Amino acid sequence: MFVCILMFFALSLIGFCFVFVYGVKEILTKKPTIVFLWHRFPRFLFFSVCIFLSRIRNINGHLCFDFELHYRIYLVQAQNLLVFVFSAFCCQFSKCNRETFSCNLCLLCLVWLELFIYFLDPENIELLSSLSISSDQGESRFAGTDFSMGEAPAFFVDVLQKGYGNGFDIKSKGGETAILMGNRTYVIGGACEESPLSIGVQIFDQSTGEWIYPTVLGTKPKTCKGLSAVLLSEDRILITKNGSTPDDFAWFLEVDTQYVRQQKKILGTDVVAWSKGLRGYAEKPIVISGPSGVGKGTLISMLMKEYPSMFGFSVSHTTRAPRAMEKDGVHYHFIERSSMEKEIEDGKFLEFASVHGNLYGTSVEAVEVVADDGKRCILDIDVQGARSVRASSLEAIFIFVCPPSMEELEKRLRARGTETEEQVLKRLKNAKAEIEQGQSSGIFDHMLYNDNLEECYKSLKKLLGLDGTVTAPPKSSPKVVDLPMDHSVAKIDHRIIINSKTPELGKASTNMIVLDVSSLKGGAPGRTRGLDIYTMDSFLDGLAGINH
Ligand SMILES: Nc1ncnc2c1ncn2[C@@H]1O[C@H](COP(=O)(O)OP(=O)(O)OP(=O)(O)O)[C@@H](O)[C@H]1O
Ligand SMILES: Nc1nc2c(ncn2[C@@H]2O[C@H](COP(=O)(O)O)[C@@H](O)[C@H]2O)c(=O)[nH]1
Repeated sequence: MFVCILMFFALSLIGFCFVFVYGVKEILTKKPTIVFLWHRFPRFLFFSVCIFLSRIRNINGHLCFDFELHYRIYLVQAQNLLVFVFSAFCCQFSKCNRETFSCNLCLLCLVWLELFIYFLDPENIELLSSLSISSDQGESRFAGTDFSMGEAPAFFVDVLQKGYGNGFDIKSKGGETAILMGNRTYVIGGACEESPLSIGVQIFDQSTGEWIYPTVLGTKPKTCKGLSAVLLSEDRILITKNGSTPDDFAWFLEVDTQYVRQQKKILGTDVVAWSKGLRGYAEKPIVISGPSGVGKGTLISMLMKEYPSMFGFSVSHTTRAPRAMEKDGVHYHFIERSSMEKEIEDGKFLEFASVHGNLYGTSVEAVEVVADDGKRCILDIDVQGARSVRASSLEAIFIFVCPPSMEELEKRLRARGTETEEQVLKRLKNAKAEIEQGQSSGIFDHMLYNDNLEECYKSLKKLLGLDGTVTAPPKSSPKVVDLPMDHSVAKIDHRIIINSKTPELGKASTNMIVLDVSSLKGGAPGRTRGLDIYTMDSFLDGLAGINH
């Protein structure tokens, strides 16, 4: 674009020099004629009327002429004004055919003037930078745009087809891909500014012509060989990473889910959230609440000891001091209040609360780490925290543990010997309110009475369905998903079919991968569970069972 402008300037300059020399020669050698003035004057008048009209606004307050025409009329009028003045000057002071000369000269002057005026307005510079982005009835084409204004990196996307919901959708040339949703184009790929090893996200708002750099929540996927994007629904985009293992292959970029909308309100910025797609039947996280000393930690330890590969503990952050046996990063992430407040502000927490005078919170990462390990996450949090999680989009099972009596609770708390007398009294006082809320708030799906520990543990296992049910073995899945640059991605019902060759019915095609998104659960904050990824031999196989 800028090379073109430079060439244009250079050619204009050469032309201008040529006409100037020619014109001077004309002035010196030819005779003047007054007819020229009468010939030009009506045109001048006509454009003056146009300018007047362009200032008139319609009922909605918009100019009657659109922006482009409005500008053009000014410029043409300026051209005519120049021609007029210059011709008058020539008539007065020289003896030549001024029309040819002044016309040419002024036309060139005008081109210069036009560009000058045009670039005086910074909006036009931006407009120019996005000239190669055009939008036509939902179709958008990005073609090697060089964002020389330092606003955004170059990116390449071949085809962003109409109605992303179906058909062969997106091709990504290497590191970046884009997807259009309403007025916004989500450009996904390239390196993220604050963490260069992760995939970045930017939004181009076509209505304002501006780039938006959203707050990106959740663990970001690492950069990869190439990626494709498919619009799954109104609120999330499926990103598939080429050259990665199936466990890291599918990611969801949430752009308008309940969680994203909540975070937008809290943070007051544009927000998107990453959620990794997890394969197979993954159970909902478990939230366990109850007053301090009731035995939550004891029950959780028993569960994790008996089923070490099934459950993982969400390690909370807290501003309280560590107890003698507590290890940082194992029991809690012990953190300064100011740092925790900063992290809360940055949107890193799924929930947080002030409990017994200290801050406690579950980071999004704490939940994701457990899910990444293929385990079911257990959260030990207070009632306020449980309420926040309930209001979030994290689907979980909520269990409240009640003590047999306040006396027994006090006995257990004192017997534990971890709190000062002042702390014990504070915790007991808070326990009353917590028990009331736990029993009446409607937050909890299940109540457990921890009188006899063994009995209570049995009840916990029962409600978690730990009765030996075995999940179905997975279908054959690729070890590493490696696709050529020009692979195609199609969405048919709830399946995404990724094919390395142009699909032709009846012809066998290789390296076809199917992502079944029919039973997705969860999402940001946390992982998106229930994804199925498997390989197929032919396109016909892919269609089998899809026709409903
Ligand atoms: N059913 C029970 N009968 C008797 N003692 C119990 C029972 N359950 C737990 N305890 C004991 O009560 C004490 C408090 O238990 P635990 O630390 O698990 O409570 P908690 O709910 O996790 O407390 P906090 O919320 O303060 O972390 C421990 O010493 C534990 O051994
Ligand atoms: N809202 C949250 N509450 C939490 C979290 N981690 C623990 N807790 C609750 O705090 C009290 C006190 O715990 P203690 O370890 O100091 O005895 C207890 O009721 C926990 O359930 C959290 O991340 N968020």
